[in-house]
Amino acid sequence: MSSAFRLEDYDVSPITGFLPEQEPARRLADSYYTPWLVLNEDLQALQLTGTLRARVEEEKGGHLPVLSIDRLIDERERRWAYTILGFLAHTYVWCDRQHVKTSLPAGIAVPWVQLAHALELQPVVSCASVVLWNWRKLDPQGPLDLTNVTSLQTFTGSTDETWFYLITAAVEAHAIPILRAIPAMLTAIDTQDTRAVLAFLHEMRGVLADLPALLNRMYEHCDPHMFYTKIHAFLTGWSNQAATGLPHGLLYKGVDDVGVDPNDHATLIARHRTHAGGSAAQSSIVQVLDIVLGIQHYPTGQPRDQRSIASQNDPDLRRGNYLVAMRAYMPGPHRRFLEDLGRQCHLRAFVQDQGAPEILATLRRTDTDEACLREDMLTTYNDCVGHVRRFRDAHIQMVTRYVVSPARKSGTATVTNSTALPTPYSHGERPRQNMTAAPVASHDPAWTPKATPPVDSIPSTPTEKSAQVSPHLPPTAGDEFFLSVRTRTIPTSQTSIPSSSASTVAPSESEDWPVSPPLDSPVSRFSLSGLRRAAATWISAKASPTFETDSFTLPARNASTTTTINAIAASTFMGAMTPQSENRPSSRRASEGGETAVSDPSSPVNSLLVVADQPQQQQAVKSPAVAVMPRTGRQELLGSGGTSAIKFLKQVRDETTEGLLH
Ligand code: HEM
Repeated sequence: MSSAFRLEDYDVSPITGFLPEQEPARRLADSYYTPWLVLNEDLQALQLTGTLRARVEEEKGGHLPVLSIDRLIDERERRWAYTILGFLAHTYVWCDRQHVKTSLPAGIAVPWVQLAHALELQPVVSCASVVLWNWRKLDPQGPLDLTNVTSLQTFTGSTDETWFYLITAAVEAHAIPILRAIPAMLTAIDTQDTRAVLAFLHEMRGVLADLPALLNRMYEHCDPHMFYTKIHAFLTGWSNQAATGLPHGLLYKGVDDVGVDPNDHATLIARHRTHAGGSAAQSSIVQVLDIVLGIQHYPTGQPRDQRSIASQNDPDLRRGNYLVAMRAYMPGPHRRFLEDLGRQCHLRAFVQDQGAPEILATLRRTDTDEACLREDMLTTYNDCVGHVRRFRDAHIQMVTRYVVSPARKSGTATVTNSTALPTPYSHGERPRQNMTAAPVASHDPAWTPKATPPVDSIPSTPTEKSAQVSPHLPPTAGDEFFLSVRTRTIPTSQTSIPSSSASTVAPSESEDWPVSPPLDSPVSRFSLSGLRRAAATWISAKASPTFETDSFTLPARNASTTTTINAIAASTFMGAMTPQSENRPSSRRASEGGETAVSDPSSPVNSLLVVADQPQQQQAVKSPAVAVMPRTGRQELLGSGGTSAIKFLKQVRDETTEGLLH
């Protein structure tokens, strides 16, 4: 029986849903925590003055002590501490994009990891920290809606960022009547109470009908340019961030380096964490809608037949579901809510059974009222699915406007859907989603959307089509490339050496490219040296690349630059990886700048992924596996100028449409 399903068991309130019933804490009672609060208070000022890092880094004369979390008095305080440490951490890492920090000081890392553990979250900024636990009412006696709330903290201090968080919170809050009605709906299904299920669906339809308009209120106060250039940069996590300077992720000092010899780079690199950053994809409510309606989502980027096979049989094929992966970034109780609801909710099956054509045909002859009721249930169910689809359509348009279009304007859009970059939308396990319905409480007027202009009438919204950029624009002088190298092992049978130095085969999106092995391992050092040496030769004497640990920038010089780089990567790769080839000795020595490295034929690493920043062009090259990729601001969000996000979102939208019952 599902009747035992209780919202309060999952820290879900019938009044405020996934938002806490009590306003989030704004201070921490014990003055012991003053060092955190002071930094939090001055977060934007410290950014502007460029002094934030100096304030927390001992080596720069600052000091942020490692504080114990034991003096936080309750869950509210723990949440607030987690939130402000998140703002502090992401500001610390990203405030200077030219010199991104690759590790977090212990004063931030240690308590943040402990708090994340206690709250069953990841130590990274999440929707919970910036939305659920980051608001206050302006008038304490007033309503909890967009007329009376603001955010407690932002990275930028802008109204745009506040609005971004508040609209996300408003979407959460708007669907509270659905949450409230779920337990009774589950009971109604158990007891085969068709009328109660229908009442639930009517209520749900009423709520969902307003959702796209509410989402579109984003346009009122959140400027796309501001979002693209400033806000998302801080929300970025450390997964898939080779191009932004974190090829291995982030090292949490005082946590992950404890007991490791500081010179043991291999171990230290292996200890780096890779967490996705904050995204409204971590909002639980939209997943609730999918679960309630029984909308199935599949691993991203696989052919349709593969995906449906994946849904039934092979657990390995089920990997790659980004939406499920995002649950790890939701508070533990909310995650469990989704999981348990997925197990207990059979709404779709109920509607389907009750509305089966043969049953309806019989009922139309024997019991017209019952037939009408069931037809109404079927129609209302489909209306609900249709509204979720409309919400996703509006959201895709929004992502086009806030990500794809600014990326294109700023010249960072690179295109083709055949991106070789493994998208972030390919993690985790596919959820088991079934369904269920119920008597419904009256619709909460709080958070109700105001009338907004239709999104089509908003000027300068690009169509998705127009946002596509030609994949073959030549680079121009002054373009910069940023290369980083990742390696992996692929079966020897697939590593045919190309005859030309630059073939163009995109590795499939689902391919997994783990972070590089340590830079001081023979193969990668050889490869990097080879890249450097070859770059100097190939790009000509005028180029003066500046080399960093595992990346370097090259001024683009002519239209063949990308091909040249592919060739460099390919030849270096071949030089390093094919010691048996006819021109090469079995163990090849390369010398550069006094440094000698030896390729290791026994190394399991046999492939390179080269990530390149190049504004207008993306090419993927396998040689056997060398890919030239674009650099973007935020890989999770902006992979290929947002086009991989759009591709993912369209798949999710189309899967929603597949939920319609016929
Ligand atoms: C400026 C506004 C927004 C932008 C640019 C944006 C961007 C994105 C992007 C790029 C993704 C792909 C996944 C990822 O990168 O994490 C995504 C997913 C998602 N976003 Fe947004 N988003 C915006 C507003 C919102 C709002 C207000 C909500 C409301 C809850 C929302 C809910 C979702 C959901 C649920 C997903 C997962 C995909 C799905 O279920 O359809 N987004 N968003």
